[in-house]
Amino acid sequence: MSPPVSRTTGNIPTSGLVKANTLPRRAYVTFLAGDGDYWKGVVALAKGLRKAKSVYPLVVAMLPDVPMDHRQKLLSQGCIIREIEPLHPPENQTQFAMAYYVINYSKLRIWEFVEYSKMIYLDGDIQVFDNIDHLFDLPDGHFYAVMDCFCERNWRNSPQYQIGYCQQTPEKVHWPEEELGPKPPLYFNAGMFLFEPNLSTYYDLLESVKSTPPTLFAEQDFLNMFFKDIYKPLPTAYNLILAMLWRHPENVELDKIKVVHYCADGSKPWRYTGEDVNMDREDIKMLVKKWWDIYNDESLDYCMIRGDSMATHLITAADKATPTVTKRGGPLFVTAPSAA
Ligand SMILES: O=c1ccn([C@@H]2O[C@H](COP(=O)(O)OP(=O)(O)O)[C@@H](O)[C@H]2O)c(=O)[nH]1
Ligand SMILES: OC[C@H]1O[C@H](O[C@@H]2[C@@H](O)[C@H](O)[C@@H](O)[C@H](O)[C@@H]2O)[C@H](O)[C@@H](O)[C@H]1O
Ligand SMILES: [Mn+2]
Repeated sequence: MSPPVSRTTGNIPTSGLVKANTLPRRAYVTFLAGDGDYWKGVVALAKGLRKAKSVYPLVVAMLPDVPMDHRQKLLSQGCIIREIEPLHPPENQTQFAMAYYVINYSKLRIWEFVEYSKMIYLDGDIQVFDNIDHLFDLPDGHFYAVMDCFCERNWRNSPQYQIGYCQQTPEKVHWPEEELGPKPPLYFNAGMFLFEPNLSTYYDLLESVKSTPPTLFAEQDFLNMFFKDIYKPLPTAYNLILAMLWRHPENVELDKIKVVHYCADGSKPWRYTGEDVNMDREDIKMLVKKWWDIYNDESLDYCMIRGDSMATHLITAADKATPTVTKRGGPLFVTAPSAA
């Protein structure tokens, strides 16, 4: 299914700034928590959207524990900061696939951002390499996202993984309805989705979280359950889960990929060493370098677009890694020089 060509960006001059009040109330939104290094992902995302000539702003739904210096770096890149309260699932003995997934429930606060009619949520470990503004013109009333893959080891506690079933290739291993009951509905990755902020939906979400026992993939499982009746799959081009490259290469046309999700173990570009499983692949090295080329491109800094150099010094040399391509198979980058 190819989304309609956008009416919106069709008549907006792609060069130069567009007066904010001439655009429908739409925005991209990401989520930032903690004092770790995910802020680098958000900076890269802001610069990537600028490079792709998106006409919409990037809002950052931010937990209170994000330190001031990280906030300043994001403000200097033109991000709109919206502080949110943490949201926790009910107490439960669930072992999440990753222990830190518990903070991801706080993502659900973005349904409260009703100053926007439509938003596209993007994880901080996602990069947008081509303009996807046209997605905002898709028909209202649905929840749009890309289908996930169940083949990675972090799915090992799921029935799908245990029988070798994946929705990406349903013909390979059929779902055994007689043993496991009806085939599960299509399941999306919650690292990227198009949604409509709405207070009554938000209050329903909050109520439902309170009574829904947490499961392996935390808020991603919850969102799949909550929106299963209005979920519409988007093509893989809009959220390439890196594992698709080695799990379902037949479903990936790399030159048509618009959005890359660096969610495979060891693939976060700002921590990349090239030593984790599959991380020495040439396509992974190319995608990580593409991310760093945008992150280090000072011509994409918000202030450079605006004409002043206020912000560049906020991202210090210690924040950058110097990409040096070593001999084949060696790590692609020297990690960031230790902070002076
Ligand atoms: O310490 C953290 C962990 C996660 N996140 C945010 O939560 C999202 C989901 O986590 P992650 O992308 O690591 O999950 P994955 O997609 O790799 O399962 C991240 O992209 C960030 O936007 C964050 O801000 N700080
Ligand atoms: O809190 C649960 C997270 O679940 C999802 O990540 C997973 C999922 O994609 C698996 O299918 C992959 O195998 C795995 O690598 C990846 O981390 C979302 O990307 C993230 O935003 C967040 O919702
Ligand atoms: Mn992610």
